[in-house]
Amino acid sequence: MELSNASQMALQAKERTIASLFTNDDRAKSMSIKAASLFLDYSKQNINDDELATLFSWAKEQKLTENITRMFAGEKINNTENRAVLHTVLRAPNSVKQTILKTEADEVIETEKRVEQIVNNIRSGKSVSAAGKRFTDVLVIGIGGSFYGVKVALSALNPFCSPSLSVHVLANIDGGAVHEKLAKLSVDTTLVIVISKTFTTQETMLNAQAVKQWMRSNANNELIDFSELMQLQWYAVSTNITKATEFGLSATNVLPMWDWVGGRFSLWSAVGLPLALAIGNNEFSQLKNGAYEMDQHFLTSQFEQNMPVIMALVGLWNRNVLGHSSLAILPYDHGMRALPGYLQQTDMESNGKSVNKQGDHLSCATAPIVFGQEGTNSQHAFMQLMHQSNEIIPTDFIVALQGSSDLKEHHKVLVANCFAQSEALMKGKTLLQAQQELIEQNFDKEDAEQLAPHKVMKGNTPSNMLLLDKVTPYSFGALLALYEHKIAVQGFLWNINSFDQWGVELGKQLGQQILAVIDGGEDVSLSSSTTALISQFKSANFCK
Ligand SMILES: O=P(O)(O)OC[C@H]1O[C@H](O)[C@H](O)[C@@H](O)[C@@H]1O
Repeated sequence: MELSNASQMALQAKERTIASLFTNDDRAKSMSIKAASLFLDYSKQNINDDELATLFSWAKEQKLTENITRMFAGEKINNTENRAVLHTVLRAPNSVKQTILKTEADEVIETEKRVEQIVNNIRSGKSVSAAGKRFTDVLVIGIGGSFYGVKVALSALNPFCSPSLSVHVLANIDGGAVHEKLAKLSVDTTLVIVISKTFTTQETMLNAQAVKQWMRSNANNELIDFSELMQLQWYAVSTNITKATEFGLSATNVLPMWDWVGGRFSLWSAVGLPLALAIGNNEFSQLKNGAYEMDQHFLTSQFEQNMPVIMALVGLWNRNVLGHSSLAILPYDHGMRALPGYLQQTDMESNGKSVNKQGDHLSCATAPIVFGQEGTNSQHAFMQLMHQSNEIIPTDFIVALQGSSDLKEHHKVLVANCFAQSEALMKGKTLLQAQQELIEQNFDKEDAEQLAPHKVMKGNTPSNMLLLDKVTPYSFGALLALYEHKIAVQGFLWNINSFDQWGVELGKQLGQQILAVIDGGEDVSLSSSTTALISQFKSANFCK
């Protein structure tokens, strides 16, 4: 990021307090914005109007509008994989699909209809298992982008999920996870959906094999033909029909994916099938409608009134001008507890890069370290560091005005805590205030002076406050699209490719190499540390 006067602006910003920027009541009003049922207050950021204006004009100079337009139009902006980035088209009306995708639109529309039909058939009991029973459970197998979207939406939209069809997600390659899931399930009432764009991902394939084996061993083999069971009880979402059919899936049960939909942006495709099964077709459409409205807001609004652009620029300001390396995501919402994990992938896998699109080394920092947890749990854990360490950690607070349960008192306390934390992070507590407080609590002057430094809170921590009226499929769809676009804008401005993820490859490759050594091979290229660890593992497992 090359802002000509960045260091001077940083100096100025670091010398002031955020609270001092509130010179009149207008700040909260002018630094807040509504879009697609969401409300963003960014007035507690350490930025003033002039600095924001500088960022807006800088973004214009960097051809941000052109980049956004190119993405929506389907240009191959993922240059290292020569792919378009068109998850937005999946939530657009059919006429837009036809304009952008041309002949491919037919397959996309047809797939949407297939999803709806499967959802209707399963939820109505028209489609039953090989044992003739109604499905009570869906087991989803997938990882990374083929997991986080489904997981976060299932949890956030839990009040909308059918009580008679439970959806479970299996991602990690850990026998413990497999046993934990399968212990709750019965072969006769479980539908399986394997989600894997490539259908080669090691974790997903091994988990799918284990589940298939479990079904084979536990089905009533005298009465049930296993290939019929696969036909009735297994679906997949993948670009790789060949691999899926080799695995044993019927080709008609493999719903397509397209190379122009990145895994971490794929919830809007047939990858959303498990979610649609849980919440129903109408609610799944609402999720897409909310995202579409955010897309339209993003595409058509001036930068000064554009929620994703504002969030992106404020994020760049924090990261590159003020030098803050992290971003805390704090949803004050039990349903949204999976959001920090989801955004870790969306943000860090997209923008965790250090070369630009041309392959030249970048001199500036890119994606922040994203972490978080649901409030108020985070207040009783890492927020101590946010209040009193030397680290300044910009924060996104997310909360719904109306709670999803009937426990109104709980919601009042939850919201009060959320607002209180944003205020406390901004204002902090000075030494003088701490001393004063202690004296008011009847400490004598000397004790008050000794204790006071321990009670100082640095304050000046910038935060966004994102409000949803209520967590609904519509507002949650808008929220996910908001973050998708914020991250894309940051990638455009850093001139990086946010849509590839080569960084995961080396670990996968070495994983295969190490597996070969565990299985008896030799590899002199491994470090002595790793070689010794492998020996330890082998003696614990194979030398008893
Ligand atoms: O959908 P799959 O092909 O199984 O890939 C699953 C995941 O694999 C890797 O971890 C990639 O980094 C992710 O972006 C991808 O979503």
